[in-house]
Amino acid sequence: MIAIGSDHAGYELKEELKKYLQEKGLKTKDLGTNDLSSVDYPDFGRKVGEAVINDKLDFGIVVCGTGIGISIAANKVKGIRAALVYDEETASLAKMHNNANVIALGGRKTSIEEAKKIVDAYLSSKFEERHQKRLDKISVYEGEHHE
Ligand SMILES: O=C(CO)[C@H](O)[C@H](O)[C@H](O)COP(=O)(O)O
Repeated sequence: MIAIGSDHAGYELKEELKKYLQEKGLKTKDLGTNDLSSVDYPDFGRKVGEAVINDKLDFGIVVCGTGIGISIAANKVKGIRAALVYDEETASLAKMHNNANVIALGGRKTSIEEAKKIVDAYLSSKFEERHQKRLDKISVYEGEHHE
């Protein structure tokens, strides 16, 4: 299952991506927002991050205006590696090198057609184990600063 969330600036793209994922036969858990009224992206970045970790979901997708703020917010959840992705290459590398468990997109920067290609690139990519030692360093550091 895929957790998906956005603020108002990412709402329309979130809805389109939710439909796209469902058409591909993938299950989604929509954590809001649920309309275009102004909300705060940290709330939704956190909700998606916590769902991925606590509910052991496959991964998360977060969308705000640029993808920047909501990726920062999601990364504050221990265990989350949220990557702002803006084309197919960054989406693939986010998985291959960073084992990103959340991808962030910009609703005001990325078209739905491009976003679909980005999600497909992420879905079709595989983590390269040789990078694990680097992720372990992040985990250690994260643990030090969350005690
Ligand atoms: O784009 C953003 C900065 O990271 C955020 O994602 C928000 O979507 C944006 O700040 C919302 O801006 P608004 O002017 O309040 O619509």
